[in-house]
Amino acid sequence: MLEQYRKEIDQIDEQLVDLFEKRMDTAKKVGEYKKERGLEIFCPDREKAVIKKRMEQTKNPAYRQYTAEFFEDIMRISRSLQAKVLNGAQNFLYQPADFLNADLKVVYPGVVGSYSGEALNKFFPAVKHKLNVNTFLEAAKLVANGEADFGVLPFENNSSGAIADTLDLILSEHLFIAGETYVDVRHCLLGTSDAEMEDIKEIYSHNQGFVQSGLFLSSLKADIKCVPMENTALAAKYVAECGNKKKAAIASKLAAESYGLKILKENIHENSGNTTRFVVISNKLTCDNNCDKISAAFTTRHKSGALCDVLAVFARNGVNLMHIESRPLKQKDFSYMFYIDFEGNLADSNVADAITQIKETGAELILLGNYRTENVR
Ligand SMILES: O=C(O)C(=O)C[C@]1(C(=O)O)C=C[C@@H](O)C=C1
Repeated sequence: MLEQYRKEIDQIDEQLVDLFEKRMDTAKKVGEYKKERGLEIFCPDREKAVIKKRMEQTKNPAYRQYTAEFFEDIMRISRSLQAKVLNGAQNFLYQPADFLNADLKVVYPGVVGSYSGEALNKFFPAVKHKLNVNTFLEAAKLVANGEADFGVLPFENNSSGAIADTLDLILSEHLFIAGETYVDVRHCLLGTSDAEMEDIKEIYSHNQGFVQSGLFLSSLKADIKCVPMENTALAAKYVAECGNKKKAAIASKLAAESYGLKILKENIHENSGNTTRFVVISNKLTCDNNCDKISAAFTTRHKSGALCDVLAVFARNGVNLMHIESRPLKQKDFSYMFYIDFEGNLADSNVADAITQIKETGAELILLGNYRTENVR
């Protein structure tokens, strides 16, 4: 009996494929027509009308919803073919990033001994012009207005997660990610040369230093005050300048050496492999053949399944999604945008298709960069 049913299904499928091919040929022609006239591929009103008509045609009411799903899928496939037609003419002519030029000006937040400074030295070992500023915002502004060619900012940490300020600045200053590098973050408690652990009443650091050293801090006496500063090395510098043995900083060994501070306790971070990913920011979208990681941000339409539609595009096109993060949209209460990292190069056809198809779902996508992955370890 099963054999018989399968024979029947095979015969129906044979007819379906003939009709499917015919439909695809026509959809391709529509794609060419739209390309010539610069028309949008996605036509939601037409799709709604197609689905409505075909649901009405469906005799068995129990199948109507399936008819709708069937045509949703068919038209998604049809849009994908049309996107290929369009992308054939599209050239991703991004400039390669020039990291080797010794005359580059690169900015980092903090002072000598900051982890951002370490990241800069790792990514740009030969660069002569290093600018340092107090805040992430100042660094981002210098890159945005072209006074610095690149900037180096912390982006995420493997214990405390995303460093939201950097992502928000990349978006608000219309910057791009041109590279990444990872730095081992080994926090120490630093005091003046005459200080002992029991003298400490105030600890200065960047908020990340406190978060990443949470267990150590909770083991200390309750009356110790934690004072956030713009940067860990700035905190070390401040403690050295005050010369007060009651004050300590959470910062690196390099900061201790740079400001003549004593290491009161080494390795106070919770995660023994504490690592921060830094991004190299630029005011241009750059790309070359070696770039294999893409960062982007998107917002979806407010309807059920909208996020799922975007994520399905990655699966359908065989694009590996490596990271997703949501951030509140400042201009709209309790609305979110999603930050993503995925594998690929902007010149890859599956990546180009995925980008087009994401836009077709109604999502707004901003490309934030295509760069070379650095292996963490
Ligand atoms: O009618 C169109 O404009 C088409 O491009 C064809 C088609 C379809 O496959 O039926 C594909 C994409 C559009 O979103 C709507 C319909």
